[in-house]
Amino acid sequence: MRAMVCYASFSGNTKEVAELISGNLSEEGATVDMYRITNRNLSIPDPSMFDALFLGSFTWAKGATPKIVKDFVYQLGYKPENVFVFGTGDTQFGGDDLFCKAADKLAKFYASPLPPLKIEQSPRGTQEGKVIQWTEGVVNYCQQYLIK
Ligand SMILES: Cc1cc2nc3c(=O)[nH]c(=O)nc-3n(C[C@H](O)[C@H](O)[C@H](O)COP(=O)(O)O)c2cc1C
Repeated sequence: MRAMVCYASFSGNTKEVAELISGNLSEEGATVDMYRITNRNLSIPDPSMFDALFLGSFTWAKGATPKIVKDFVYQLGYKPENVFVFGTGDTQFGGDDLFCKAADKLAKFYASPLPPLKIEQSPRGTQEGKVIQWTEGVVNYCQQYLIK
């Protein structure tokens, strides 16, 4: 399985999730490339080169998708069918309604085959198991439906 993990992160939480996902994918035997989304995305990955595109984002003010992520989506220019979304957020900014709202919106936009992974701030500790379980779910899905 060839996987691309793209993520945006300001303070490091989403980067940690991306690294955990990447590590888990490698353990599952996948080939993994990572790409950090910034405000200067000069050369972005081509999703058609991968079996699965993992897209990670934090959530910004009042449930917003960060501008750098929206710009990245615009640059991609089309909706690949194999996008799996993960996000970090913080329930103190609007409770459950706005928690990881960007991940929800991106998963809906890309009609992601599986629900997005949502992590409260850092994935280290008790939430690490959640990341592993979700990643395994994606790998199983890809093996069953996407990889010919
Ligand atoms: C100004 C501000 C607004 C935020 N708004 C939300 C929000 O609406 N929903 C949410 O789930 N998290 C919100 N957060 C929390 C961040 O998404 C969370 O800290 C995230 O883990 C940061 O990711 P990063 O460390 O990868 O940059 C907000 C944080 C800040 C600083």
